[in-house]
Amino acid sequence: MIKVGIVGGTGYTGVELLRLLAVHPEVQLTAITSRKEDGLPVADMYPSLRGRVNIAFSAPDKADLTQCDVVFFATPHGVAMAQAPELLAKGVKVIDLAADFRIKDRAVFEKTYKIDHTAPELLEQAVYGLVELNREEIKQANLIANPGCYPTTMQIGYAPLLKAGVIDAGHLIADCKSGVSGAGRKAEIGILFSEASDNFKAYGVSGHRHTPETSAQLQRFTDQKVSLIFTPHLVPMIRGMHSTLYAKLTKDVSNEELQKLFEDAYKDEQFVDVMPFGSHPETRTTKGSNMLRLAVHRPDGGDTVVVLVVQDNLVKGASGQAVQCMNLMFGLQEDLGLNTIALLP
Ligand SMILES: NC(=O)C1=CN([C@@H]2O[C@H](COP(=O)(O)OP(=O)(O)OC[C@H]3O[C@@H](n4cnc5c(N)ncnc54)[C@H](OP(=O)(O)O)[C@@H]3O)[C@@H](O)[C@H]2O)C=CC1
Ligand SMILES: CC(=O)N[C@@H](CCC(=O)OP(=O)(O)O)C(=O)O
Repeated sequence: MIKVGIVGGTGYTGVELLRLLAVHPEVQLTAITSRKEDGLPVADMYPSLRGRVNIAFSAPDKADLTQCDVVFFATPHGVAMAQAPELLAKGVKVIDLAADFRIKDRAVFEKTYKIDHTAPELLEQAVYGLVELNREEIKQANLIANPGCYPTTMQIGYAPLLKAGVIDAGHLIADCKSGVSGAGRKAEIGILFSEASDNFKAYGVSGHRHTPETSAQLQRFTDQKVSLIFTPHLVPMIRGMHSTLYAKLTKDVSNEELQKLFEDAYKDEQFVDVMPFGSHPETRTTKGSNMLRLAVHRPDGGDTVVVLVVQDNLVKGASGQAVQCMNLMFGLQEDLGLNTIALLP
C-alpha cells in the first residue's frame, strides 16, 4: 500500500483528495494536516467520509510526513516550497496542487505570485502534472507541479491545434468560467452566497496568474510566439468549469480534418472525451468525475476555430489530476480510483 499524507486536508481540494483516496485500492491514508482542527476526527468535519476515513487531523508540525511515500499539498501557494526540500531529501514524493513549482522561471513566478521562492533549486526537477501532455516525465517524477484548473482546459484545448501548426499562436483568446469552489473554502466577501449566487461577473481580466502558467506550457507546442488573452468569470454554481477557446486558422483545413486532429491527439486518453463536431459539452457531464470533455466548432465555416472544454475544477482541474499523477509515479494503472461517472442531473 502507498502511504499518503495530505497537507491542507480541510480545504476543498483536500477533501476531494480524501474522497478519491479513501476508496483507492492501493492507498493507505496516513497523515492529514490542519492547523485549526488538530485532533478532530476527519469524519467529524466531513460526515460524507464516516466509515471511510478513520484518522484525525493533526497539526502540520506534529504530523510525521516523512513516514509517507507521497505527500499532497492542498495548500495555498508558498506552503509546499517550505517543506518539499526536506521531504524529497528523505525519499518522499511530493505532489503540489498549488503553483509553487509550476513556473520554471523564478523571476516570472515571483512577479506573478508576489512570493519569494524559497526552494528555487527544485524548479528544474519539478514536472508539470498534466498527464495527457506530459505522461512519460510524470512517470519518472519525484516532485509534481499539479496544473491550475483553468490552465488544464486551455492546454488540452489548444495543444492539438498548436502542434499541427494550423492556428495563429499570437492571438489566442480564452473565455473561461468557473464554479465558486474554485476559490477555495474560505470566508471572503466575493464568494458569499448572497454575492456570488444569482450573479455573473468577470474577474482578473488583466494579470490573472494563470496566464503566464498557460502561455509557458503552450509555448512547448509551437515555434511561433504564443500570446494569450485569458478572461476568467465566476458563475453561480459550485463545481464546474467551461472554457470557450478561440483561435484564428492560418491553414486551409476542413472541419473533418480539425475534428480528426483532436480525435487522433486524444484517442488513447480515457479522461479526455472528444465529442462529435459541433457538440455542446455541459459542465454537469463531468461533475465529480475526472473526465474533461471537449467539442470543436467553426462558426459559419469561417476562419475561426472554437473549442469548448468542460471539466470539474476540483477533479480533473485539481485533485483527480493529482491522483492520476500519483498512479503513474507509483507504476499503477492510471485510472485506479478514478473511474467514477459524473453525477447527472
Ligand atoms: N479549488 C480549486 O478548484 C482549485 C484549487 N487549486 C489550488 O489548490 C490549493 C488548495 O486549494 P483549495 O483546496 O481550494 O483551498 P482551501 O482554501 O479550500 O484550503 C486550503 C487548505 O490549506 C490549509 N492551509 C492554509 N494555510 C496553510 C499553511 N500555511 N500551512 C499548512 N496548511 C495550510 C488549510 O487548512 P487549515 O487552515 O485547517 O490548516 C486548508 O485545508 C491552492 O493552492 C489552490 O490554488 C488548484 C486547482 C483548482
Ligand atoms: C473561481 C476562482 O477563484 N478560481 C481560482 C483558480 C483556482 C485554481 O486553479 O487555482 P490555482 O492556480 O491557484 O491553484 C482563481 O481564479 O484564482
